[in-house]
Amino acid sequence: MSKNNKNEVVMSVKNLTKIFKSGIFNPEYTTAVKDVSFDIEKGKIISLIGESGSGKTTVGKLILKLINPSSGQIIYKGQDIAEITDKKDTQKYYRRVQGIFQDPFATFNPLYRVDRVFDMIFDSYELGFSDKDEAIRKVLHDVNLNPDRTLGKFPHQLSGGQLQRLLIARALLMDVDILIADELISMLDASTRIGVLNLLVESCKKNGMAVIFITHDLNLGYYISDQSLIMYKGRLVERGATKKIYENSTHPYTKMLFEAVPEIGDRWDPEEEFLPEQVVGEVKDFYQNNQGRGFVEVEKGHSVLFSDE
Ligand SMILES: Nc1ncnc2c1ncn2[C@@H]1O[C@H](COP(=O)(O)OP(=O)(O)OP(=O)(O)O)[C@@H](O)[C@H]1O
Repeated sequence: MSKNNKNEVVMSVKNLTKIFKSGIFNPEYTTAVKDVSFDIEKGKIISLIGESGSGKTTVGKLILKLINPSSGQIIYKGQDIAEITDKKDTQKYYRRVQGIFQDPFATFNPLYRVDRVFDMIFDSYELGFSDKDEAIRKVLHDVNLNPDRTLGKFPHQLSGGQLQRLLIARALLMDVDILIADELISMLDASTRIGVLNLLVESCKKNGMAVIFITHDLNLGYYISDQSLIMYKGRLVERGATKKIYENSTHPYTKMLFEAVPEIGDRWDPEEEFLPEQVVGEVKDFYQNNQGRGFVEVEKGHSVLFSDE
């Protein structure tokens, strides 16, 4: 039977806010994420889309418990993950919720061969494979890596894309519930890219893994995801089924994102160059004209932030 039960929520993010404080004597506060809510469903891919600094990575880090929220909750299997504090329970959480970040080199210890990634998970968890080596070789094949040319290598002997695929292999082997993929394929060349994306989609459908795909590339978001979350200045401004958002974008920031995507054959015209200040003004007017409306469902499965008070 397929593990991909329809609309089964595996995690709920509720009113999540993160305010960073930097400096001691003259502290500065940055609201990186403000009042963000969404559900993660089993076997679905959610794209988290927004410009640099909009808060996407911070959401990923909060889900991965790398930082603590200022307020709000992340509910996984009925429990607020803030309550997971002891080492054993934290390890159990990371058995099922994992992240792959933009720079895979940072994840690997340069002094150890990459095999150690697999040794560590087999040492730490009961994965239920009778033949460990066979399981590793199979999963490496699945991510298009030649086991004989990969295992035994040090991280610097592999490319960024190969290391990212190793991390995907690890997630597949562990049968994770949620994978946070932050700018996952930015290090891959065009020909590998599509393969990795397809692999992610397949794994979601086959194994019921949910993926949060963090990107600032609208086209990638459209290609890969079932749901899209559009972030602007720490706020979730549009949320819903990807197709609906793409066909009926409503928030001025989302509309701008679509206009900013160059089409094949377009020539650069400095007169039409996108001015961020213009969007800031448009968003301000939009909120002012819609005061008091807040976050509204405009059609089934598609919601928009009309005012940010
Ligand atoms: N540890 C930190 N201390 C202070 N401010 C931070 C910290 N981490 C992030 N920020 C700030 O929070 C905001 C959101 O950052 P975040 O990294 O989540 O954005 P992003 O959308 O992922 O951007 P990018 O696409 O460039 O990775 C930014 O203004 C950033 O400067």
